[in-house]
Amino acid sequence: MRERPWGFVVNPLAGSGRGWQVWRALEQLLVRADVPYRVWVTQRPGEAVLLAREAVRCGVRAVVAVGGDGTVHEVVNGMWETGVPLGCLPAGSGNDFVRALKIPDEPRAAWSRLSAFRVRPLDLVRVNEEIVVNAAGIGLDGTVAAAVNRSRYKRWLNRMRMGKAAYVVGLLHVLARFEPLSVTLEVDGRLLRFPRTWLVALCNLPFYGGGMNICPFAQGDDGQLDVCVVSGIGPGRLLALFPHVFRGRHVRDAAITLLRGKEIRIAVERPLLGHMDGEFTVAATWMAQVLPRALMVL
Ligand SMILES: Nc1ncnc2c1ncn2[C@@H]1O[C@H](COP(=O)(O)OP(=O)(O)OP(=O)(O)O)[C@@H](O)[C@H]1O
Repeated sequence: MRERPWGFVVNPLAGSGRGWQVWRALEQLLVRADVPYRVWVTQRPGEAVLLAREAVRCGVRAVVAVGGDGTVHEVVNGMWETGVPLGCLPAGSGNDFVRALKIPDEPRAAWSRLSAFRVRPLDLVRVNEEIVVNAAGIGLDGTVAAAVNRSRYKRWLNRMRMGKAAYVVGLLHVLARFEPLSVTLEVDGRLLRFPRTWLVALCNLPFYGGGMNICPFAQGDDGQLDVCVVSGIGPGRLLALFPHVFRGRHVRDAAITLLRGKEIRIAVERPLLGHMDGEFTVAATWMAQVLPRALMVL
């Protein structure tokens, strides 16, 4: 009997067209190796949620997201409750999810890793009504995510294979306009107040924004959510601190508070831009709850 097919959900526009290139390269590999597969290609934003659901209905052995973190986010929201494993072939600008899982960037190497079919459990996080697989953030980082997603420079940088730099450009672009604000956090029932807060990052895995190691100690299977609050400094010190985030060295600074918990509630004084796996959204209250080992990943 022929084995169950692999299911691929492809965002052709991820990484400004890299999604399609990666898929074409992979498809040749699959055909040559006689690997059974089915493919669903997105035609609009948000569609990967439905296509992932459809793939599971068709009985695939795993759903592989071909795209960036936004595609992974949508695919997971479509299939996390089904018990079918998730795979990912990186083709986006940031690719922070695969960075944390140490999946190689090169499609052939990534496929060779996925096709070994070793699965491990990963925690997920419910943030308001959505499922987050990598990280969410509110404040400056949400505003940056929104600016980058709308920008032209993201496309240019992607074309030059410098997609990761888009978030750095985005930060410089947004910093001058962003007003820090008071934030109230409740971490497993413990109430904390932070004046003059730039951002609150909620991390299941350590990286976001194209390689920023914002919560270096986050582990995706520890049943806990790592939180990084940046507060109490001016824009100059924030800029000086920024280069250190790529190596996770920002955590030594007094402006950084690291917290950890299973249930986190954030209230802010005005509705604020935030992001969930790099896709932006607006809210004044954020409820985050860890769903321990809710997803199997390849
Ligand atoms: N066919 C499509 N046309 C337009 N937008 C799409 C289409 N398919 C998916 N999208 C949207 O593209 C957005 C970006 O996708 P994705 O995050 O995978 O790539 P990226 O932004 O290049 O990578 P990263 O998030 O890793 O920086 C998502 O918001 C998704 O909803």
